[in-house]
Amino acid sequence: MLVIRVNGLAKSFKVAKRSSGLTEALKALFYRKHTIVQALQDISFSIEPGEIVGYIGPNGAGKSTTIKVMSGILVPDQGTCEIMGFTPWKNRANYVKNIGVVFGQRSQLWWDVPVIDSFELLKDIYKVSYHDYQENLTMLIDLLNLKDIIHTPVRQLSLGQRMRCEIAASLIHNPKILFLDEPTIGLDAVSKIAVRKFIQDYAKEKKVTVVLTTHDMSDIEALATRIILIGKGQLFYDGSVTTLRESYGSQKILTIDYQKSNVELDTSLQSLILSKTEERIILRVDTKTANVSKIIGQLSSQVELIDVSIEAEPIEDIIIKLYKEYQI
Ligand SMILES: Nc1ncnc2c1ncn2[C@@H]1O[C@H](COP(=O)(O)OP(=O)(O)OP(=O)(O)O)[C@@H](O)[C@H]1O
Repeated sequence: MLVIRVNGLAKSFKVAKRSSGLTEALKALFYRKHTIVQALQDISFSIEPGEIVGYIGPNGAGKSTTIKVMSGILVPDQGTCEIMGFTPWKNRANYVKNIGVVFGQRSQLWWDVPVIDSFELLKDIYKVSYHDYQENLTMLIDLLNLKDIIHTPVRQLSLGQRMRCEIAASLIHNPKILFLDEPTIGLDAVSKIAVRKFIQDYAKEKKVTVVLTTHDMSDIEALATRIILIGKGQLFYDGSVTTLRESYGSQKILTIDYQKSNVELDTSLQSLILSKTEERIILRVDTKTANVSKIIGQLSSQVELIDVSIEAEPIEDIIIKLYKEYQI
């Protein structure tokens, strides 16, 4: 069963072209030139219930435009989009009861009123029963640690506090699908981890389907099981994180601690070195061309090993490879 089916989606924007200088500005009063920006061209994918999909791509790739189409805010020029049996931009009032949306760059809360008032308004807008609202609110306050801030006006909150409230607001009506557009943008490390943990636990507990756009690959690493990569409005990669790692992540980061030594490493290892001190060496090893255990053996014959750790290649590096491969 599929909850989201997107097929052949295309969306362009007409943008007024403005040249600099007074004469050009005067001319523009009578004759305005336009250019067409093709934000999406022929995007297709489908998503199963409970999946957490990282929808990624460089700046201007078309991620937010896709989320806006899927939320029913934008109408595409071409293509179809079916989400839980709805076409998002038709019958919007009924459709939005099924989705929660967070735009990290924009607030959906009323700026001058205490957070709890915004929650109550959303409860009325989505026609949530008093009982369901109370139950859900208690859980969200607890999980997102909102107790001390819900009576504060939104404009007085820090970005991290506001983001936790934004996420709670998007879930007041218990939606089955959650669209998160850069939910951790601008947050400090501790807040990012708190937000990620919440999303992970909540999605699992409530079996919510999540589409997440982010430039922070740690978000992807922590949350996504599948990646859809777009660039210049086109889809380039769609697959599980495991498959992506198997296909592109052959490199391992090998960290070796040893008794203080000024040893010169074999020349065969020199090119693998990322950093080296008298007590630690970090190597990047491509498992397609080199053997990790052989390297450890080689080193152990030269120095006295204390500790060895092998880490998978960071997802960020794999994504950079994809960006390069597809030239996006
Ligand atoms: N309302 C709009 N009017 C004109 N052009 C737009 C509009 N919205 C988006 N675009 C253009 O469409 C393209 C895709 O934009 P979009 O915001 O979807 O990208 P994105 O992948 O979310 O980028 P970012 O990572 O920078 O947020 C860009 O070239 C952008 O300038």
